[in-house]
Amino acid sequence: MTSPLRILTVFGTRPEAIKLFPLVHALEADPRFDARVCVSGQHRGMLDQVLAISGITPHHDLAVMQPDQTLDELTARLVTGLGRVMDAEKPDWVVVQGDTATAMAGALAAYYRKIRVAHVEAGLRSHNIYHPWPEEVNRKIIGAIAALHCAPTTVSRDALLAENVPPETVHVTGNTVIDALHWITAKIAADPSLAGGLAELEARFAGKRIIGVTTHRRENFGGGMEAIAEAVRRLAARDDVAVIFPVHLNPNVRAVMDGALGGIANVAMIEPLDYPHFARLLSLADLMLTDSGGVQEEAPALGKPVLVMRETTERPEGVDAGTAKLVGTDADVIVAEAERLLDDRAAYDAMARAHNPFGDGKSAGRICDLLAG
Ligand SMILES: CC(=O)N[C@@H]1[C@@H](OP(=O)(O)OP(=O)(O)OC[C@H]2O[C@@H](n3ccc(=O)[nH]c3=O)[C@H](O)[C@@H]2O)O[C@H](CO)[C@@H](O)[C@@H]1O
Repeated sequence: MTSPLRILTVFGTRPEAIKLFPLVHALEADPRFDARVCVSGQHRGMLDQVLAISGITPHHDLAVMQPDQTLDELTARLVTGLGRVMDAEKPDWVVVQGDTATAMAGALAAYYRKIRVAHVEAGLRSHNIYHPWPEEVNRKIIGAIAALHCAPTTVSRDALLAENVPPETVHVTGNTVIDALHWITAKIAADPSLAGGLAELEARFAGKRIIGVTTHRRENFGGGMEAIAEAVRRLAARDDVAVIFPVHLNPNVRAVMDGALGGIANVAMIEPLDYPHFARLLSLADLMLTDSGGVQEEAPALGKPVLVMRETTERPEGVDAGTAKLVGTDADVIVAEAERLLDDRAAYDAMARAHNPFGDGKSAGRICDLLAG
């Protein structure tokens, strides 16, 4: 028997951890592989929560974050740290996800050692290198290096083919975020206490239409955040509406929201939720207002309309399928679009019923087969 392929999965932030734990589970369960995991610790607390719930104990933890470190320092620390891990592990493949500094540095360190790179969630493009910055260039660098591109949809596959990526290396696998959502939903069904922390809010807001809000994107800092706060304040003035808003830890988000929304009875500003509680919020919400990438993919899988508070999205599939709508960061537009969904049943049903283009929950298995060749 040939020895199992050694796969080193590298990640460092909450979104990467959510989107990679289903693949790590699948690799661990598959005798074709020897699954190894390295985390960079780019998002410390939020990363560790996902590791705990998904039962993953990394073999390596670089703890790269330092106070006030520049992007240069972070990148240098990541490339050297991840390179050292690769020298020790000697993997057959390095797996990275998405577009973070960790993913880009992991791909680069692997390339320097001529180790094959598999890119999960490949081919997302906004076609603007400063929106989102620096993620758009991170993904392009990874795209130039990877030997296997796992594109979530045909749109992302086509973006890679348009960049002359060799077609035989590009495969449509679906997005592993749907695998993750199915897994956590089943886990909560087996043990509801995992997501029991919202019970008090559920009771307080019984009978109201719940709007879930998240916002954290850098390009919305400043005026965008103020407009989002204003829109939430106006929507919450309705008697039939309650807002549940896990507020990102970034002070650019927190200071604005505390000032504008503090003390409003039907706005619950709460701490960031762990993943089971966030899945619970998605299932409670009538609609989501967000600038998050992952939420644009998850909410449609549960039939929840999403209003995307950004000017552009690298996930046009949801907009094309009718499950998401780009509303930008103009308070009048956000309020008008949210009220249309609240007041026009047909408009709501059209978005809530739309088909979810991001996957069927079986992406991790497909990626394992591709890695095994
Ligand atoms: C440009 C762009 O689109 N970049 C994306 C962005 O990722 P994102 O926008 O998806 O990140 P978040 O909004 O943090 O959501 C992540 C998941 O976290 C869960 N969640 C959320 C709130 C909460 O209170 N508790 C939770 O558990 C929820 O399931 C959600 O899907 O940045 C990443 C690099 O940081 C990129 O790699 C990624 O491409």
